[in-house]
Amino acid sequence: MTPKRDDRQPPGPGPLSSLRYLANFRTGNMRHYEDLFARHGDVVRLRAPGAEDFVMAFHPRDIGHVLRTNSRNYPKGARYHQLVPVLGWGLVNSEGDLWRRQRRLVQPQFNHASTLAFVPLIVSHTEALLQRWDAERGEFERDINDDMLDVTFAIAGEAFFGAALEEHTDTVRSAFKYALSIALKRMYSLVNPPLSWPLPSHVRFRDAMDRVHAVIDDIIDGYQRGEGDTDNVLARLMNAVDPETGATMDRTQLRDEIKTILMVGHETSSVTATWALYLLAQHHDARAQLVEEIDRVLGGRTPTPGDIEAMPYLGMVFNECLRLLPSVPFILRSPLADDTLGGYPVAAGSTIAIVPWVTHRHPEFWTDPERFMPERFADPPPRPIDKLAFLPFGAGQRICLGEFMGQLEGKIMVAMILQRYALRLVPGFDPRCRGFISLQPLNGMRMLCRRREPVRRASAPAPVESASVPTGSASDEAGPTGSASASDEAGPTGSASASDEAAPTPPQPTGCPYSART
Ligand code: HEM
Repeated sequence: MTPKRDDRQPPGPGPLSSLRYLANFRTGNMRHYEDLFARHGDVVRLRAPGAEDFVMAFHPRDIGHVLRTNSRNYPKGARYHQLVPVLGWGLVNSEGDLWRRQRRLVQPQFNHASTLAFVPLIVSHTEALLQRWDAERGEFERDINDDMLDVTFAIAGEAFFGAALEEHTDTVRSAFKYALSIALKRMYSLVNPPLSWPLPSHVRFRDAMDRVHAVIDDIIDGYQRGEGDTDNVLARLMNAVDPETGATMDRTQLRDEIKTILMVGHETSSVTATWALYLLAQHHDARAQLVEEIDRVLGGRTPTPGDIEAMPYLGMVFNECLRLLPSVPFILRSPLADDTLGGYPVAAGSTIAIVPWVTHRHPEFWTDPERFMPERFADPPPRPIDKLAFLPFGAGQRICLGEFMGQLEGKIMVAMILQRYALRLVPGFDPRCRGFISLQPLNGMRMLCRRREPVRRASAPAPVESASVPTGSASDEAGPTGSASASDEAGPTGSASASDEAAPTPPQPTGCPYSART
């Protein structure tokens, strides 16, 4: 007798092959996930002896079940808990009542109005980078990934701590980098020795976190003594009162939240801008169209909040970059109780992996999915976009808190860079795109930069009142306050054909070079 579908386990490779896949995941090569989808379909199970089931859900229907309709059954689970020794029980790791209370307290700092107040900061730190570039001569090489990380860390540092973090930037960045590298290894390992064991790497890990905590505690102590400029997120969080309970945050919680937003906030925005510049360096028509829009809207001046909405093609390009190279390539959950996904049983305690990289290429939802085609996100789109087929910021209650900030930062950085510079990849350079917590260019992003002719035409800033940066992603909901960000990208692509390209133009690739190469 043919078994009913829900009597069967989800399809997937046998135990030995599963082990091989699980081991390969540690390399971050996204090709393995594409391969599993191609071989086994929308729900795939890896079962390795001694490990919990690892089930991948690629179809928007099942993603909606996990992140929205049955989200109470799907907390983040043990793999994310490897991040707790670094980030503590901040928003990324907390669950239940603690998460709800914290989201209520932190979310107002990142609503549209609060985020728009960061625009001058974003502009001034990007300008500082460009002035460093301006000191170079002719065409010069940069690691754009390093540059973007510098800028987004400086923005986050100043937005969240005011001037207080500046002198500790190197200490905090290097300590965080080391601690996260250890947490990441543990996240992908099948067996982990307790961090309390005195292994050399564990001792270094604890030293690193002690250094981060000492800096944050010092800054908080200073604020409590009434010292320093308090027009920043940390100072506001110190005084934030939960409207439902009247509670404020204790020191540990405050430290955990600020570590969390500092860490996730700067890294994701930075890789988003890096990959956008990478894709634009290879898709010359799109870049020319974007440069034309930037020159037309900004002329030679720096962007204001209203300008971002006045550049619809920039929004479309960003969405297409996030579709092909999603900065957060995985979303993990773990069911509390047995459930079914796509008609197959999934066991309590398994790991469920949502993989935007694969869903963003699902042929049922995307035409010619490997092609870089910003026009997919035109308004109206040539083909309706299923909200959960595009989820660079997640979906459901745990949707990204900083979606608007990440978009705004990335768009302003990219617009200011392209306004002044033409970029191309160092010939033959392969950044090695790898997916861990974020999508990393493992070799950095070596690019050649050349100053463009300045655009002299002045243009009036677009009105601030109209500013919003809708994304067109699954972001039609947010946290417990219900203050969701907006939904759809706007505007026609405009007719454009800009001129001023750098260096000789190689033929335009027809698709994302990544799935072919990883
Ligand atoms: C383009 C940049 C960004 C991308 C692509 C991105 C992506 C994401 C994704 C996919 C999630 C959901 C993870 C999950 O459900 O497990 C998330 C959560 C989160 N993001 Fe972002 N993010 C970006 C920028 C930012 C920024 C700038 C901040 C902070 C200012 C931020 C703070 C957070 C926080 C706190 C969470 C956890 C929310 C919760 O669980 O309540 N993100 N982000």
